[in-house]
Amino acid sequence: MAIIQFPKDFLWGAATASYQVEGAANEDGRKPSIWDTFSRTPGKIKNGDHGDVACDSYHRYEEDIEIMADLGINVYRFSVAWPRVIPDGVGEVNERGLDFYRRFIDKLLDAGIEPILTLYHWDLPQALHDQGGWANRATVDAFVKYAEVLFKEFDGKVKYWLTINEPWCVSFLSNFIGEHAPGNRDLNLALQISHHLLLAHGKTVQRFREIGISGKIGYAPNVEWKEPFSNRKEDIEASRREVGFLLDWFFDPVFKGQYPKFLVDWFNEKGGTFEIKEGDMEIINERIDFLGINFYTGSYSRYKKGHGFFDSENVDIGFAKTDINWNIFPDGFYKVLLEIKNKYGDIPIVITENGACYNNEPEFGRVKDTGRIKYFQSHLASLRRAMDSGVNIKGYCVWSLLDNFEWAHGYSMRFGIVHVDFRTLDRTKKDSFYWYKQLIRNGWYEY
Ligand SMILES: N=NNCCOCCOc1ccc(-c2cn(C[C@@H]3NC[C@@H](O)[C@H]3O)nn2)cc1
Repeated sequence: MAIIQFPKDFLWGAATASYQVEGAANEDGRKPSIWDTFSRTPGKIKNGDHGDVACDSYHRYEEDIEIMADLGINVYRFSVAWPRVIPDGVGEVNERGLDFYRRFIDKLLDAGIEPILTLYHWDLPQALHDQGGWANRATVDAFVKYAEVLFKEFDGKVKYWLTINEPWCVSFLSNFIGEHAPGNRDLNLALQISHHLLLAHGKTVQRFREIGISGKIGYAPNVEWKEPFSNRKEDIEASRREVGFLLDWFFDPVFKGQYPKFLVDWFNEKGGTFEIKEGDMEIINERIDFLGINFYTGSYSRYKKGHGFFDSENVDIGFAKTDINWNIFPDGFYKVLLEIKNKYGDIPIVITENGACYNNEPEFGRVKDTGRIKYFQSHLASLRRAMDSGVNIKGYCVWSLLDNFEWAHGYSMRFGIVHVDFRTLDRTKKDSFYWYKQLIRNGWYEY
């Protein structure tokens, strides 16, 4: 057994997102988002689930913050619902919506917990989508104006800001693969949206600096690791394309001011094009203060001509899997973090999401989610290994504090360290909650 130890000033947190936990979908002036619409589209969400009630965190936030205080976290990552603050996407601010976040943030600070505020975690106001959504370049400026409302409201209270959560999911998963809202399957649309998201990110960071907001700002891309199945050139290149789809495409513009040529060429060969206006790349290349990283899984990958979008296929070498059927690949966590350091330098990193789906139910008031504890043990050991290899990791947020609405899976897939009974909304701290609480208190664990 080894002792895995973390620095005394390490940021220990948990994460959620507005549409996944808040509920109160039609209360206090909130208007529909694209996820309200998508959830109501037959066949899109498991069991026809939706976020009308979710975990009811809109009303139960004080109880949730008590749970956080008991856990002992020093940061809490959440997102603000744009359709609660500016219900039409542009124009009038909804004071009742803003007031919820005032109360919420003050309660967090009273509990000694620093907010990590995500400006966009997928709940685009439907009214903006009706005008073209992220495919419409005007949405970029609408986002900057929305962000400015929150910057000015919470300057001095919020120290950590994230612009866009998982731009790959917002662009390609939602508009090319089609699994998430709004469910399009159009390569050119997805490419243009990926560019507008990055532009919105860059413009928002510039505005943050122009108006002199205190604190630090970044974004939170999701990454996966794809290990080449062999050292054949074609397998290495196929794996690189798969990794680059999530990594290089969303990191090169921010850190290098250009899109990765090998992927631009690949998209072009498939007929994929999008418009970049003069000055866009300089805006996107605006320096960020820290980088959020969301990691869950990966696989081995090899070349297979004509297969999939990248002439590649995943090879199942027998990984253990979580209940959502994702590979458990802690070495992949280490490898992708080293790749980020080697390609993009010494940017301070906060793991803004890492966790596992296990659907254990309470038995006599206890949830024995041993699989989730093992997942945390293996992935935090990889994180420590990456830190020992020079990766500048400043903190870690588990996904998620609560079981919640897991998008296309609805409530059928549970990622929380706290169980939620979605009939009664009762919360039950799982064994993994107590394991994490002990880790935070000690700063180390045995593995
Ligand atoms: N990679 N290529 N895939 C090609 C085939 O795609 C099929 C489906 O793909 C994906 C990829 C990634 C995800 C995903 C989900 N979460 C969990 C949420 N993160 C933000 C927070 O809200 C959590 O709920 N993170 N990532 C889902 C589906």
